Amino acid sequence: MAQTVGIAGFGTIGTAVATRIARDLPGLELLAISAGRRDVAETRLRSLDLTVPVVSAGELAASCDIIVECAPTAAFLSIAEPALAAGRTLITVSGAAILEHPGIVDVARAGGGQIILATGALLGLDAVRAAAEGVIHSVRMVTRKPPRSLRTAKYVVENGIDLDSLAEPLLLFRGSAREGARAFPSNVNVAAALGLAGIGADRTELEIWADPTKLRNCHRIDVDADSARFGFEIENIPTDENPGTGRITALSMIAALRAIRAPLRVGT
Ligand SMILES: NC(=O)C1=CN([C@@H]2O[C@H](COP(=O)(O)OP(=O)(O)OC[C@H]3O[C@@H](n4cnc5c(N)ncnc54)[C@H](O)[C@@H]3O)[C@@H](O)[C@H]2O)C=CC1
Ligand SMILES: O=C([O-])CC(=O)C(=O)O
Repeated sequence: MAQTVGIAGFGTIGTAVATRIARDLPGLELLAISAGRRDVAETRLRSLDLTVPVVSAGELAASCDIIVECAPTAAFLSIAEPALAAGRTLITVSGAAILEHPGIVDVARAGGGQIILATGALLGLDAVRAAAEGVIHSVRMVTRKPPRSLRTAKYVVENGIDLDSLAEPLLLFRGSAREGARAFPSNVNVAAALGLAGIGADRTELEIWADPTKLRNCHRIDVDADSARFGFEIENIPTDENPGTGRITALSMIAALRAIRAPLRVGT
């Protein structure tokens, strides 16, 4: 029998995931979505030829086995709480929101639900999780994004930083992944996920650069552990709709969804 899926947040990621579930994820059925703006969502659903209702987060939690959360960080709790209290599986890439609301893990435990924080726009969380079973000495991440990917970042807007006339790379932030995720909640969910996978967000070191020489959202990670030393880099192609979000993020959620029903799972 098919498992039913609800999508909360019908923007850049949500639209890509919904389209793929409807066409190419056997064993999963898209049942409903919830959205910030019902009228916009209904128009988009029609243009994609998808006939599912737009419902509230509560109705999504009541009717769907799996909730794919792709809404802004501020909406995370209102979607995650009812879903997990009802024992649902919540797939998300909102690492920053989980750091801000750690109690959500207790809600999942009490309700019998599960949060799957998909790898999102990052790589190597499998190796970081494995290393964390031993002793990790340090984790360092450097993010470099083109100015257009950071223009709407909370920290940039609140501090009135003009990134449009940048002639050379500008260091916007240096500190812990926790502080970074708080200042840039829509831009370094990946740093939050890295912190959660490894030695915690407080000990994970982060730099964020606005770099006019870059066309892609780039992350460099270096890990030093008692089992291995490793480093890796990813250059994410920004989506047209929301340059802060790389194209691979939605694909990561689709891969996580496919794994739920797959007879063979590859990777931890
Ligand atoms: N971990 C990772 O690698 C990445 C994580 N993200 C995170 O994923 C989330 C979604 O990103 P995008 O699709 O690019 O954002 P987006 O801005 O394109 O879409 C978000 C959608 O959610 C809707 N929305 C607003 N309030 C809502 C509510 N209360 N309930 C349901 N929907 C609501 C908005 O109207 C919008 O359509 C963000 O939290 C972002 O920070 C984004 C990129 C990478
Ligand atoms: O971390 C994020 O939220 C998004 C990101 O860097 C990317 O898409 O490359």
